[in-house]
Amino acid sequence: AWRGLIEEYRDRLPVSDRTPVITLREGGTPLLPAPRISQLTGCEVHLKVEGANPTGSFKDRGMTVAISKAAEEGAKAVICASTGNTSASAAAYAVRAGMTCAVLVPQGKIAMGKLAQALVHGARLLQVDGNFDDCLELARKLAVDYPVALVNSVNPYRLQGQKTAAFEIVDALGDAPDVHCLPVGNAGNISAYWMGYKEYAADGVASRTPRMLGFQASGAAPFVRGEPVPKPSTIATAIRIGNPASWDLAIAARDESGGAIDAVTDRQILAAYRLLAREEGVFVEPASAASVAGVLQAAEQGVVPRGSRVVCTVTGNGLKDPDWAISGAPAPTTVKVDAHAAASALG
Ligand SMILES: Cc1ncc(COP(=O)(O)O)c(/C=C/C(=O)C(=O)O)c1O
Repeated sequence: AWRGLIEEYRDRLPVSDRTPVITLREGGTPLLPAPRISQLTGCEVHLKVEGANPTGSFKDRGMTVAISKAAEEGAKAVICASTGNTSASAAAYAVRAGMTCAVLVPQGKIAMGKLAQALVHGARLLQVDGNFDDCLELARKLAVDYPVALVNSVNPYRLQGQKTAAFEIVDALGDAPDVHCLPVGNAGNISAYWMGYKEYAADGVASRTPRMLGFQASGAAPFVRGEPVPKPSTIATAIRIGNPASWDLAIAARDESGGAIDAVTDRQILAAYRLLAREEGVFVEPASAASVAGVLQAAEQGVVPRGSRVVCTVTGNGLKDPDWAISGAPAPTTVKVDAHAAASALG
């Protein structure tokens, strides 16, 4: 049975037998063929479905390592800034470790499902009157002045955990894909995937590394602009980030891999969001759909040649932010408890 990432990839993680293993059996997520997106792009597309992780996003990969290492170092409390998924994950793993957890989230810009998770796990929640970048600045200051471990992706243990997704993909496909597409916000994930693909190629487990194609929301695209965006804006609140913490690592991943970081509009994101749900049966949160909006755009532009092997990471579960599914859906039909009426209403 799947034992969680620290046990599954122990010899590739910065842990020893002195490291307590704080796990919710994260990882081992589906690598799902995407026949409809393959048809639309003329490529062989798989989805890495990270919404299947215990708290519903890829953040659990980094959190199992960061919280286990914090426990090893005797931390009694952890802190993080978050657009929602990092705080949801930190709150759950802190419970497993018997630690208190403080989270800083941008007031009014966090999806309800994520807020619910932080609250239900008993995290101390501070809604900051500012955006994510303000939250991260505050979290970094508090971690200096107080005895709390900072578990944002500036914490290298987070990226170490997140690189395991690349291992799982190579282990499942038998080699690295030609292209890997994923959403980019704080840019920890693109940096972590590149680390993992490079490590497997260096050890000869993979014969190649993929081109990394990151996608930002056009209203929150500092890498596309080439500078921080002071007022990021997008409906994809998870990637509503203007000053990415992993700037240099993400630029290295982009350039070393021969990839790119490009923008997709909110309209493209919502179209990909609906396509995933209506044609692939996969419910993701809006930010996650940026990777599929991106591959559709890149195939259209010829950036991804026909016949390429492509993996798109869809980073978070759609249940985190259900409003977008409801707003566009037809109104439900109310029927009496009458099979004939119900059948005719379905007709
Ligand atoms: C669903 C989802 N998709 C993509 C991203 C972008 O990953 P990074 O480029 O590594 O930041 C996030 C990031 C969320 C946070 O940064 C946070 O939770 O504070 C996310 O939740």
